[in-house]
Amino acid sequence: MNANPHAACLSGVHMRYGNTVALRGVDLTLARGGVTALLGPNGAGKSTAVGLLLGLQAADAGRVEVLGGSPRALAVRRRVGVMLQSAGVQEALKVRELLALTRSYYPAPRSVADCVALAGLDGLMDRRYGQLSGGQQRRVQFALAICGDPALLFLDEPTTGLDIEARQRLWKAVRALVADGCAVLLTTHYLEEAEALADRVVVIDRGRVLAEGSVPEVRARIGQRRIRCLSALAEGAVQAWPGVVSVQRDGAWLEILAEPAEPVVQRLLAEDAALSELEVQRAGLADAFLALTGEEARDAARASIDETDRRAA
Ligand SMILES: Nc1ncnc2c1ncn2[C@@H]1O[C@H](COP(=O)(O)OP(=O)(O)OP(=O)(O)O)[C@@H](O)[C@H]1O
Repeated sequence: MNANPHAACLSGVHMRYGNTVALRGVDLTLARGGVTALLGPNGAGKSTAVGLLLGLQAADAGRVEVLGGSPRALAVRRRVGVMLQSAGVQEALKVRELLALTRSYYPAPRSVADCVALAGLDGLMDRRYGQLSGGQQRRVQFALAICGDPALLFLDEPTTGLDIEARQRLWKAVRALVADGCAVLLTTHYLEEAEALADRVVVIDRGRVLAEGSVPEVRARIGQRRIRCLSALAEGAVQAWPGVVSVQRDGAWLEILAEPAEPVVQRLLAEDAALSELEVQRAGLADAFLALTGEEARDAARASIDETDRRAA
């Protein structure tokens, strides 16, 4: 067992494609036995960061270390599992054959029975991959990613196309792997998935880390609260109140995002005597993500990036 507490890290990594700067001094650490969710809008640099950790490309500057070595070393690659969006699986092969083939690449693969149980492949082993549904193919891809018993697992949007039961099952399997010491890097646009699985969340945008910490820590980065109540007040009127970030009507329900929440709650109660079922919650990870990567954060980041670029020129 490697004494290094980290499964992988990027330190001060810069990466550009021609004139496009994809990463601007990114630090990212993946802990053993933990799930790190890498979140960011389109073009933020997530795939680039994953590509560097997989050794698919080399950084222009900075350090990339995976399982104590280079991501390109064979001994390291044999301990890494990957489930990407574009799977490139041979469609004509049966699931049983795909699993046998992929297991053969690894020195100490997980047992077939464990792979079947963790990925939920019961009844699929003798089917050809190309004839499976999208959700079934996703489960096979998960099995292929974990069959080498990886110490580090990359999951890119793992539950896209899965029904609720299959999604819960995959989450349970990921938790079991993590409890066993596996490190997981999850990239997802489902904030609910990051909330359910991740110990740590790293939000990147325009090649920079904007926020990182546990899910509660990242949520706490914004003071917004979600207010929900049964009220007939007009959304347009509420939208104009100080502190109101957004208002949505869902039938008889009014849903308000506010910061600070207290004056908005007082005004709601003052203006609608019939108001009922009032709930106030801390904003979710999705709200925090939108606030962090929203226009204001974007403008601030852009200004600081322009300044850095000016100094570098
Ligand atoms: N091969 C490439 N050639 C040129 N530019 C690239 C290349 N790959 C990525 N980029 C650019 O680098 C930046 C970061 O892209 P990246 O694919 O890492 O983002 P991402 O966060 O994974 O986005 P998405 O959520 O859309 O997949 C973007 O501006 C993108 O256009």
